[in-house]
Amino acid sequence: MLERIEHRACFGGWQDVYEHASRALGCTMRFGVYLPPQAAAPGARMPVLYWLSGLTCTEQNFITKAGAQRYAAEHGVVVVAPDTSPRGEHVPDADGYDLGKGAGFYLNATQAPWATHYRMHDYVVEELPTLVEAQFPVDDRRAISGHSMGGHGALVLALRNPGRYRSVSAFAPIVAPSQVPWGEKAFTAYLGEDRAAWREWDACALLAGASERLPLLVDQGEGDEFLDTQLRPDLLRAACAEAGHPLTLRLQPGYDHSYYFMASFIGDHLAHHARALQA
Ligand SMILES: N[C@@H](CCC(=O)N[C@@H](CSC=O)C(=O)NCC(=O)O)C(=O)O
Repeated sequence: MLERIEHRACFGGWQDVYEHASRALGCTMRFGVYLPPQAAAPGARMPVLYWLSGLTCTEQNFITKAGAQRYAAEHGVVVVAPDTSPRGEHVPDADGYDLGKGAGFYLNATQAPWATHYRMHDYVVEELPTLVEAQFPVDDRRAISGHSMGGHGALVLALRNPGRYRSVSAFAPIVAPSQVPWGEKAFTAYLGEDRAAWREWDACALLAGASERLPLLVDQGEGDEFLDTQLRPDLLRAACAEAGHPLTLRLQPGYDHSYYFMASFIGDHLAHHARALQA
């Protein structure tokens, strides 16, 4: 059962928010859907870009701050923006913004008390697309992108699911969560102490064995407050070089970690995905 809870005209199309009961997560979830003007044509079947937001975000941050709708309308791409974790009173949480609600890390947790609800990989890769493809005028052409924790999600979900996405990009992604404080804290809680299990959810670790070489587009602000501690694009550059994986890493002078940065380059990312989705 899908309930529309927001419906706003936007660049000739519609920015909507839906609520539904998620089986994968065992809770009620919300996601944003931008339907470009082309989606209203009889018989239309549009491609979809899945956007994964970062720590502390809900479905609202991207749809209200990134300005992506203008470019989605221009290129005829539907944009789906889910929440970043399971939600609800019955869902476990933790102190701090970087674990628990708002910090699902797009993985399937294996440890108590997280394992029951924290299954964002299965939600984003399977349950949500199945729902979207049944309920909206879209087909199975999919792309994925995200920011920070969501950039980690985009890279890992694309690497773990060859053939599922036609393109991938990221803004300021956490590229090696096994090696930085945000990731070490989350992976210890969600996956346990055995670091071997972490490799399955770490983009830099997955690159060596990837069976699909989908080119990566990554934008990173040089003025990002998390650049050297949490993000480490140098590790992504090295892992891609080692694996022979195509990478366009654009270091953007002066830009920080905020949505001002993403709004400045989101048009380039929509164009990148539109080329792959419409090829
Ligand atoms: N201490 C900050 C950290 C939260 C933060 O910066 N969140 C980013 C994503 S960081 C990596 O995933 C974000 O997107 N924030 C939302 C926004 O609209 O900017 C804090 O608690 O604010």
